[in-house]
Amino acid sequence: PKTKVLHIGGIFPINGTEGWQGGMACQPSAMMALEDVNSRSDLLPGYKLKLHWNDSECEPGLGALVMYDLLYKPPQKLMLLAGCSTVCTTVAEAAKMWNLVVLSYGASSPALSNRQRFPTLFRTHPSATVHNPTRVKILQNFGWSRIAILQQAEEVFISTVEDLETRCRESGIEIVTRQSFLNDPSESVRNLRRQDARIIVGLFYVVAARRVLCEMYKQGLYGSSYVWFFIGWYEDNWYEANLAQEKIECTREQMKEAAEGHLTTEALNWNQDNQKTISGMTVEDYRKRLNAELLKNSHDVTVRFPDGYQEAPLAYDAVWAVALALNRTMHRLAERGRSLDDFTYNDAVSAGEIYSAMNATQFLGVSGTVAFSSKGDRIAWTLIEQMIHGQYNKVGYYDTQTDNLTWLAEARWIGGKIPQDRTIIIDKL
Ligand SMILES: CC1(C)CO[C@@H](CC(=O)O)CN1
Repeated sequence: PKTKVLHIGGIFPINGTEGWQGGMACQPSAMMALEDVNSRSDLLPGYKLKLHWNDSECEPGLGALVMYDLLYKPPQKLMLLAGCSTVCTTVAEAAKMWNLVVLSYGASSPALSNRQRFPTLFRTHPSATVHNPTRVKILQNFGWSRIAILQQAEEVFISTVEDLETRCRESGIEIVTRQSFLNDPSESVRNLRRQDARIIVGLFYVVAARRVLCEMYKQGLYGSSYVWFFIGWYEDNWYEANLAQEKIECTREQMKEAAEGHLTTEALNWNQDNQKTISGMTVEDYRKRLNAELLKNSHDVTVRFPDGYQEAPLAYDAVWAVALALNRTMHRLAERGRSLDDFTYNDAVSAGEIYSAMNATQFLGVSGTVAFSSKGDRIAWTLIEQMIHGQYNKVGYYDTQTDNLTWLAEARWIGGKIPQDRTIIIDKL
């Protein structure tokens, strides 16, 4: 029987107004995983896993307070789960003082891929740079070697663009211009026109994306001669939502026309095939359970998804990663005549065992295969879609590890011709 308890801390963004309040779906998802691992007699024999958590509202200051509260109040915690990038940056930087592994289910910032600053951080949420090898692969596939970049001036996009520039340089792809805007993209879009940009990679949050789309329409930077890459994790009808509230001067039809044919890349957070995962559930079994769970918290997903719905599998799998790592550590420590019961915040030996157990993680979860790079980044597949008549069509999957691009459908181009990456000057014969 599981009479003893292992304690972990959890920080979830739930009731804030700024940023990603993904804890709304991720906290219930994590609790489901806790229930599942605690019902397994082959996992953590003799121990129950208990999660002590609180709300960070995606605010780093509040997140730090929650962390100190979790760490200074007994019982001793063995690990921390964290969400937003801003909170995770604070928590992961401090956690090393307590030899604590931090596992983030919701942080996408490329800046977190840094073992000097965050020596004990692992993420089941992929870094935003996971899109870049996919973008390069698509560019090479269509023979585009001259591109432009349009980005919002936000840290996550700045560091993602730096990674994209490096990969483009390595692949012989010229970046003819890189435009950055804070809120109003009109001047940047004008500069794209001046540089005759045709293949444009866009990096911005969804509200800025609507402003860009309307500006593209107004300045005619769309249609058969242009290809836009947008981020794929906006909600499906993002291009026609909130136009009045956000004072977008284009109609739904104009937005839809400007959006026609654009490509998107996104990390796959939900396992794609219907295999049984480590919990015994298929991803569809998991979706049904999650939806029922959220309904209890008065989130009716048939009306709208709560924040974090897309990332909920990442939180579920994060708890499994913790349980599997602690399970492996228990057996390793027993060989050394030690036990997790003796873990204290200055017990570097056990911390080292927990770290190496987490580093060796590899299992099929509801979010797909869970494994980490040497920097603790989630290794993930990406999905490529194309907007056709206002709907996203799945076009392909890309696996960076094997450099394997699987096409599901042909990309479709207005007029049936693949757009060129530059104006072709036909010399007079
Ligand atoms: C795909 C997205 C929305 C990117 O931001 C993450 C939140 C963060 O990085 O702070 C959550 N998932």
